[in-house]
Amino acid sequence: MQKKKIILLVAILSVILSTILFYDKYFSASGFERITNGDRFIVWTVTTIIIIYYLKLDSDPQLAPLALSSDKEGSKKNNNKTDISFKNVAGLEEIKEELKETIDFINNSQKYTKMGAKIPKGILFYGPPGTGKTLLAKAVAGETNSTFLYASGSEFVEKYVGVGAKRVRSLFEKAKKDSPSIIFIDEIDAIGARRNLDSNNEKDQTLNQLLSEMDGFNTSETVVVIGATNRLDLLDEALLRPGRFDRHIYVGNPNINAREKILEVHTKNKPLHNNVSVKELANKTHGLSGAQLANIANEAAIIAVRNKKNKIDNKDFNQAIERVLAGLEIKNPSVLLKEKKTIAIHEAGHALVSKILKTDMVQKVSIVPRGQALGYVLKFPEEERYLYTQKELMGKITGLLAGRAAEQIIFKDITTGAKDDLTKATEIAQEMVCSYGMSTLGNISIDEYYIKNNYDIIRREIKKIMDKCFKNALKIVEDNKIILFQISDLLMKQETINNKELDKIFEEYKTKLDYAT
Ligand SMILES: Nc1ncnc2c1ncn2[C@@H]1O[C@H](COP(=O)(O)OP(=O)(O)OP(=O)(O)O)[C@@H](O)[C@H]1O
Ligand SMILES: [Zn+2]
Repeated sequence: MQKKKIILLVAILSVILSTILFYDKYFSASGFERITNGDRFIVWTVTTIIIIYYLKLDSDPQLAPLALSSDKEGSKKNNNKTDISFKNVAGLEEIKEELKETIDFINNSQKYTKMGAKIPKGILFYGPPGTGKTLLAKAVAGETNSTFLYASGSEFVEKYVGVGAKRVRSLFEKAKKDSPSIIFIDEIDAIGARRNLDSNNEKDQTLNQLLSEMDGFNTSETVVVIGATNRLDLLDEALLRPGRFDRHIYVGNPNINAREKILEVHTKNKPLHNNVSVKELANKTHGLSGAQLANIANEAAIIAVRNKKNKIDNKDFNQAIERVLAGLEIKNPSVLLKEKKTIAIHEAGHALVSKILKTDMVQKVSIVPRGQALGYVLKFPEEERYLYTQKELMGKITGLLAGRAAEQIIFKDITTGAKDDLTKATEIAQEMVCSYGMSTLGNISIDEYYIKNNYDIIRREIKKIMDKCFKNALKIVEDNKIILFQISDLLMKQETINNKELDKIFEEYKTKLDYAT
């Protein structure tokens, strides 16, 4: 940066100097007789060369200052510092909470190194596009006043063929020099995909360089690498190992409260008509990402300008939402709303039964789409278990079938939403029959060959288990409809429910929770 400024200054001075000389020749009475055409020619030539060099410096990716080229948000101050903080990140409270520790590590690294603790080196954000992964990484840099270095995985392999590894090296050199630093590698799957998937020498070298850099730096330099990907499943195991990207944080689409906050952030500096309700807008934008919400706020402003209004009103927002939804080929919002209700009942069914049977510790229930799933019940990671009782396995299957059971009872119809549940439940039931000797076939283990040739017998056993569990799920849902509705109503309102809120619902309706499986 500094070098560029000096060159620019010299070029400007040269231009001024040659202009003065030009005027002197013609207008000065005494005249600078010694100044000839030759002198002027030299000054002009030098100026031109300097300007060309300066322009080249700016456009040549290898010479351009590292990590500045593709910075999305133009709000860095100087020297790769960013003024984005957690204030700019709306919603995502749990993630911010989780990142506080890392921030403390960076801000008070001595406290940790004194104790012999190593600062975590790598954090991986994964999740759908536009959910604020880049924004979060910048905010971590802003909160710690760290240098923020942006790199994108795809640019290592596309734009810089032959220099990927070299660029990784210089990226880390710069990070160490300007420590504390955050290196943000967007689309890390472009270099970090499993190595046997598609062998590409350039990519492998870049990845190897990244791995050895991450292993290399010691405790005196505070460098944290944050990677982002939409596809965690594609990444090479080596990248995820302890000491590398060992912290994985899911950044999903926002729920209704988060959407409201994001919309607030993006309409803060816009003149809104008083018929605009941000809460209402959040309600209409189920399933959209933060980036799409930001886009809606911007579109609405553009539409208002086009219609020569001096405030953005509700109509402008509705048009903007329609435009963004149409662009995404999402069905119209009223269909979305009907599906939302079905999904809420389905997920409430899972949560209700899992909790009553105490099969899994429910951490969170959500109807915000995640990957292929339209909703999900998140369970606390179980401590490592080697033994399951028959009753527990039956309970797991019952919990899996409870989504469908709830649909059946409330809507008297079933949907395709249970596809994954059925697959998982059937898998467990088959294991019970064939591996664990937990069916009427008795205490035997059945091999693949037998299964293939006698699948009818096996299927009958699987069906017996599934039917028994489904019947039980139906009964539990039927008996506890009030709680089911409590859960689904809260899901419709908040889109996500945590375990505390779930406990509260159960406590209010202290029912006898004793069912035989
Ligand atoms: N939680 C949020 N709060 C405020 N703005 C947000 C939030 N999430 C997304 N945005 C807006 O969306 C834009 C894009 O987000 P960002 O680039 O961080 O997404 P990303 O997850 O990195 O996406 P990608 O996977 O496509 O790189 C941000 O610059 C911001 O304007
Ligand atoms: Zn389900």
